[in-house]
Amino acid sequence: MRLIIEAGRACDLQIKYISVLISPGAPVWAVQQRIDWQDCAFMFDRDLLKGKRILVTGGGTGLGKEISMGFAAHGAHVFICGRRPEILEQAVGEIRTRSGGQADALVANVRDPDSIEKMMADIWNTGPLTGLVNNAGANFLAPTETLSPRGYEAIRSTIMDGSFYAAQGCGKRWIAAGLPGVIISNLVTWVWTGSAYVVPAAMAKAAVHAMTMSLAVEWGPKGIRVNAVAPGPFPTENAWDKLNPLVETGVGATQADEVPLRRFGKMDELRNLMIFLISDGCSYITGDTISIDGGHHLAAPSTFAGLSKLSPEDWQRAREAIQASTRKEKEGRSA
Ligand SMILES: CCCCCCCCCCC/C=C/C(=O)SCCNC(=O)CCNC(=O)[C@H](O)C(C)(C)COP(=O)(O)OP(=O)(O)OC[C@H]1O[C@@H](n2cnc3c(N)ncnc32)[C@H](O)[C@@H]1OP(=O)(O)O
Ligand SMILES: NC(=O)C1=CN([C@@H]2O[C@H](COP(=O)(O)OP(=O)(O)OC[C@H]3O[C@@H](n4cnc5c(N)ncnc54)[C@H](OP(=O)(O)O)[C@@H]3O)[C@@H](O)[C@H]2O)C=CC1
Repeated sequence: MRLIIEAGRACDLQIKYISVLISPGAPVWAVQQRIDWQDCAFMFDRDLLKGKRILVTGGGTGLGKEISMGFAAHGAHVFICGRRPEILEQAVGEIRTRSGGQADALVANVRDPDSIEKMMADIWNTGPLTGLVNNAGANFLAPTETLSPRGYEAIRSTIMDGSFYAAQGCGKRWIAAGLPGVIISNLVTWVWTGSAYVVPAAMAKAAVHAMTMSLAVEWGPKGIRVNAVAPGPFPTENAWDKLNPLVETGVGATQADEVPLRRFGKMDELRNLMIFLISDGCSYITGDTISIDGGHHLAAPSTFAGLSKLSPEDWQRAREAIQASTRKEKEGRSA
């Protein structure tokens, strides 16, 4: 099957069409990925993050890799971590080549506080970080009543414990040295809506949302800003494998037509928000969680959001039906 997809250039609105040859049933994430980095629109000064040293947990794949790419392309030295050395090395090579910037990888398991502490010590041996992105995540669809304690623990510890220990590892070093710092956590809009069938992830992300507000206040006087982003659907291989494994699971959260802007998010759009939040120009924003979801979480099932699919003819029929009801109701009036 030959599928034509559209890749927008944010700055000059030039639209380019890219043909992608895929086999029937090819995953959506595969055709949604940015294909040509050289085409990327830069809305910030290319030196905006010069001198910054930023750790992106889970930066070897998916959104973490794309965010790291954006930081490196704007002058930052990025550090990425994960549990798979080969994946990390490949990612570092790709980031260096595509962005022309600096990148290094460290193997670390964010579920393990000792592993995080060792990673922080190794990085600080070469100089302090200026920023941290808590991006590492774990998730899978499952009815809550079927989850084992180990299944729950795998998700909770990656998201909640990992974000806490990484934030604490940076924060204590910045405070001891009297240095400023920036922390951004990559959450999800479920921090406001919750979500069925991914309860441990929704709970853990909500906990990091609480950490964001709490630490912003506690560490604000020390010059440390703490914010978060809450993306809607940005197709990645892992997220779609875990959250849309079957044709039958292709509902709601992973469907572009459920998004008011009628499409998934683009990596450039997430990168631009992250670059802004981590930059010095964003110095008065702290404690906030900013959604980047095309309005998705506002189109909740408890609203009439689904009606946006009605045609003008449907609306006309609806109007006639409502007016017929009103006429009937009026017949019984005596005043
Ligand atoms: C409606 C609102 C709209 C919102 C719109 C947003 C739409 C998109 C939102 C996306 C949000 C976030 C997405 C993500 O985070 S995607 C990230 C996906 N990536 C990953 O998960 C990477 C890391 N993954 C892992 O490490 C593993 O996948 C895992 C999480 C499973 C943990 O790995 P571990 O090595 O510890 O795993 P084990 O295999 O030993 O399993 C541990 C226990 O978990 C149980 N398990 C595993 N899979 C399942 C399953 N599918 N169902 C039930 N239980 C499962 C496994 O059996 C182990 O338990 P037991 O030993 O007791 O059997
Ligand atoms: N894709 C989407 O639509 C959305 C994603 N998000 C969030 O964005 C983040 C990235 O998701 P996405 O890119 O889609 O998925 P990925 O699975 O590609 O990214 C998860 C990354 O986290 C790393 N990771 C997982 N567990 C650990 C661990 N114990 N220690 C260190 N690193 C770990 C993984 O590497 P490894 O397994 O090698 O350790 C992987 O690189 C997640 O936090 C997710 O919740 C939020 C909203 C929407």
